[in-house]
Amino acid sequence: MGAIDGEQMVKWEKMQSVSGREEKILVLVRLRPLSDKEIAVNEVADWECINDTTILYRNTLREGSTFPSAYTFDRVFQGDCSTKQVYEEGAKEIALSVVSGINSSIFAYGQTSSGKTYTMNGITEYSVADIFDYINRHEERAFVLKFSAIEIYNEVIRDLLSTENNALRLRDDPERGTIVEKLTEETLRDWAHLKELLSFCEAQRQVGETYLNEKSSRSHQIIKLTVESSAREFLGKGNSTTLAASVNFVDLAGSERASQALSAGARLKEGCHINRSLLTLGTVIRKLSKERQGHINYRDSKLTRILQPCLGGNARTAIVCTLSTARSHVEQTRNTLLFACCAKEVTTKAQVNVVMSDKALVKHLQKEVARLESELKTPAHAASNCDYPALLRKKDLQIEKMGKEIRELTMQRDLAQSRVQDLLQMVGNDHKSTKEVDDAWEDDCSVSESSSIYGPHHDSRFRDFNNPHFNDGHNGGNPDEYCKEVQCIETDDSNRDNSRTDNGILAPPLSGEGNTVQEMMSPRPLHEESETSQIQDNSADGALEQRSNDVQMTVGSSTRNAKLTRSWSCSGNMMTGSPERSGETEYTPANGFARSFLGRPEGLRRNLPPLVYGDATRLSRNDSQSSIGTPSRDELRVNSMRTSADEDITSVQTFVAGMKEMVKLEYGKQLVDGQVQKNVKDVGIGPMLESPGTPLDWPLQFKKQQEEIFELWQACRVSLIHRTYFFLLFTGDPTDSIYIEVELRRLSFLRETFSHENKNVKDGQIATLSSSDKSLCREREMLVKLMQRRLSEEERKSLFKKWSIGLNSKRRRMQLAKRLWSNTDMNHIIESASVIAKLVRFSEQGKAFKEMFGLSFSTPFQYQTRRRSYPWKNSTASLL
Ligand SMILES: Nc1ncnc2c1ncn2[C@@H]1O[C@H](COP(=O)(O)OP(=O)(O)OP(=O)(O)O)[C@@H](O)[C@H]1O
Repeated sequence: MGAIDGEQMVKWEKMQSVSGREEKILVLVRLRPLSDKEIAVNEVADWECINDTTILYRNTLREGSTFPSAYTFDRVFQGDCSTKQVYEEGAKEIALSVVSGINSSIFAYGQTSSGKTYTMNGITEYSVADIFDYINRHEERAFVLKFSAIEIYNEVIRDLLSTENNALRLRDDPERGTIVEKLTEETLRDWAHLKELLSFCEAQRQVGETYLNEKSSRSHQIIKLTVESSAREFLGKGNSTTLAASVNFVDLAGSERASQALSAGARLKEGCHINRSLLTLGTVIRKLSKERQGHINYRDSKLTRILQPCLGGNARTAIVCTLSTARSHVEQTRNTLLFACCAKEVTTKAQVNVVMSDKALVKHLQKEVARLESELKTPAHAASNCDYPALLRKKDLQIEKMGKEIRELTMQRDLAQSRVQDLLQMVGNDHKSTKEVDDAWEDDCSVSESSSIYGPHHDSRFRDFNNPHFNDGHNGGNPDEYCKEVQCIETDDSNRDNSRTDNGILAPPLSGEGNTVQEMMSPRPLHEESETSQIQDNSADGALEQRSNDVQMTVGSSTRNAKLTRSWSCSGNMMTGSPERSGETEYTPANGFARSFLGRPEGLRRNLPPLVYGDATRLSRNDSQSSIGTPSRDELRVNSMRTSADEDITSVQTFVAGMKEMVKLEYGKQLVDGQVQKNVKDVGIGPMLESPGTPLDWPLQFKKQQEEIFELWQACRVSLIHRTYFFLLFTGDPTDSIYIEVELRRLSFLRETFSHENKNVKDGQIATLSSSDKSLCREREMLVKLMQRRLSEEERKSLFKKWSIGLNSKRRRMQLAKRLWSNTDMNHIIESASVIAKLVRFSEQGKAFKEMFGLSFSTPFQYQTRRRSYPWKNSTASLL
């Protein structure tokens, strides 16, 4: 290369030391102080930096959280830090690598309105100012700066330096990688020119007003500055070398929850695209954080395709994660932190990029030939440099690993195929319904769009880890496997904690006062949605917010908000003796509200088999609680530790997988995979999921349908744990309608089947009424064991009292187990669900699952889809 002065030499050497070496992505976290709007509604800041590298969640009321309260990163910046400080102490070193021929990228990632644009605008300007400064101080080198800018808006790439609104295409260049075709590139003259270009881009960029941000960037923006430099001394002599590298300033659009951003129409569509590409980015980051081998789905979005080199390739990368400290954004903040935790495990391997002139290249090649020749002349030396046995061992290991993967995939494929065959057999000649499903598939334009983004390898039909009935003994019950395709971040936790606050993962406590549980279980009209979240935001003591987050999960915790608790006062005069036949008991919790089951039509009381999950029914727990420090990878997944008594417990994950599977089967093949389904639903692009829509009289309808479900559960001898999960998860949010409907159809189909004395066959076993009763008995026995194991003596005594079970009577635990879910009275159900939730640790597994993987079941309330009616047909077998 050309002449380099002393300072340049030092930098060059430093860069050489970085060059070609693996280096972790630098992760910076910046907190945004509460905005005036947030202060005006008495919002509380829950996060703070306790030192330069650690951020702490300080809402001490959140007891029982399985999440760490402290996270450590390369650098964290408190709300009052200036952007200059963030730049100087964080991003600068990475950004300025570009002058030494090393590609670099600075990203801003975070929820909408958390300060990404605010941060990136500053960092871009400070970086370019420093680059100019560097150029001025290095007159011996000739620099050329080229500026280009694109935005990715709704998956369309636009040139921000062009007034034409043309969509640009991506092309794969064998040498340069993915490039944007026909992109304008301006040679930067000076600072004024830069400012002019930046304002031009700003004016061109898609910005829109949302509830959370008056000027919300609705697109991902990538500003690219290419710096080329050559030593003047050698210029024009034919043997010069040029350093050429680019720095990308990436201002990502913010992840958002449709419910929080209150988006609709165009905003909603944008939100979907934003979340979808962020989802792919998250998946890429998560996979890279685990291992770099194997397929990384860069090509699933334009964003990741363009950014591929920055995410594990030839670039130094810094990510600034911006966070809102507001309590109402705690889940989004957590998602951002989880993304950040994954990102800090990702390594890149930047190299100095030298462009040689022909003459220099010839020289270089001659040297290389000479070196190789000398190596050949001294074979011993060459051999010692090349450890062939080690290489062979490595290759062997790789082959072995690949073989294992192929075997696993083959097994999964075979299982899936045999299952498809089973289902086809069940469907039989039902052409009509098949056609309806096909129609739905074809009608749904979003599906094809999504298919192009999420390629065929995402087809969950042949890789359905989620389906409990697909358990092949390898991945069943392992939440990490189970959540393989679920984000380590969730781009959109959707309506769950606002619109679904009431029905989120709620486990009513065992003691306390008040009847809020009932309130929480009742459906809310559509128009109350935003009001409710507003009220929560206003709750200075965080009580309601807690309800939507953690405390609602911490069943049995004495320190939780009193609003969550309800009275268990039982009169003690109802329970005498124990029922002989399961499913026929009429026990009502002793505080009354007894409503006889006898008034129901006879047909509803038929004895039908309970739902029995497959081998994958396992309880997963996350017992690990880190208080300080970043979560380890193990902590980032739901721990799959089990005890023997847990063996038969259906985990929330399995339950959710079952529900998803049912919805998938019921609503055809529109869903590309569970991951897409979840996120697309969350942000509100309905056509991907042909949901039945939400009727205007939803609250009433929900109540009615819920009652029907209660009856059918009873009649069909459905598993008590299934009932509990369903009851706690789907409590009347408008977005629950699809699940309610699917459950109803499934149960009606079951009842119908049994009323005609048909039998359901699963895995060669015939499910009959007595087999269902036996399953229910087994489930009760398991609950009895859990009562012994998971409840203290005091808790047990208190329960026996409340359920009017004599403290000296025999088999008290079994008596209690038999009373649970023994009638359809709402109060009885709430209390039964509370007990079972406590026993199966619903709160822990539900919360861990929900928060870690951003689980959301909801469809957007804003989106009213057409209602389709498909006869319930082929899902039944999977549930028996
Ligand atoms: N660190 C900060 N200090 C003070 N104000 C801030 C800070 N960060 C952001 N803001 C203000 O918060 C508002 C939202 O910031 P900004 O538009 O940068 O968010 P964003 O994350 O880019 O949002 P979106 O994803 O919706 O585009 C702006 O008014 C901005 O001035």
